[in-house]
Amino acid sequence: MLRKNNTSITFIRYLAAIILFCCFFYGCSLRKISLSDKVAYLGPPGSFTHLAAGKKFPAELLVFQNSIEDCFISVHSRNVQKAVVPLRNSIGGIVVPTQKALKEFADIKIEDSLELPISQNLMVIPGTNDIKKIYSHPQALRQSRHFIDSLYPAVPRIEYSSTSAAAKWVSEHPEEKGAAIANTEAAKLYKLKIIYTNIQEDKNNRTQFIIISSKK
Ligand SMILES: O=C(O)C(=O)C[C@]1(C(=O)O)C=C[C@@H](O)C=C1
Repeated sequence: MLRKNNTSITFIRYLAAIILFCCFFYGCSLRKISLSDKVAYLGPPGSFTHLAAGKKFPAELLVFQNSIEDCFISVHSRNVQKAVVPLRNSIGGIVVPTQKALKEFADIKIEDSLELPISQNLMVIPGTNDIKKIYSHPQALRQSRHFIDSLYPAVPRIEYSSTSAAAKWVSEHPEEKGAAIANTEAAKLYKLKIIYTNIQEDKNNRTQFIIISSKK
């Protein structure tokens, strides 16, 4: 009788150990799933960086940030696993906020890169004919400088956080009679009409984008 009791106690102990073991692994796998697999990019949607991120990652993983620094902060604080940011353009040169953040965030590494051809377009709300200001990312304004200098020399140029942010702003402020320099995707998304295509000074304009992640 005593022997039978001992056997069932051992059995119960084994069972408890197995249950504890399974719970531990289940907990670990849950933690793994809840760690964000998301990838940040310089947005809003329709930016060149969005196009670059879409070449490397599925659309459902992409979340936009409003600045390059915010992309680095999201990786640093583990809100996302990776981020895509621009590094260098063949006309405009190094993208300063990226270079600065790479120096500042010692825990972040470059894990991959890709290069895209960049074609800039001037776009307005359909019906706008007297452009008062031209909005875009500093790199895009630099890439299109000759075009603006020759066609709109007196029109002020306003720097924006990205080409798509500029397109979005122009589309939401018809009273400003602004034009944006951005890509064809942004024109579609924000319902703007392209009035000049390929306005960058070098038809072979290219930008290198990097994928950053945490070193740990
Ligand atoms: O503004 C955008 O759409 C971006 O993705 C940024 C950026 C850049 O910083 O170089 C990317 C590609 C083009 O060269 C112009 C702007």
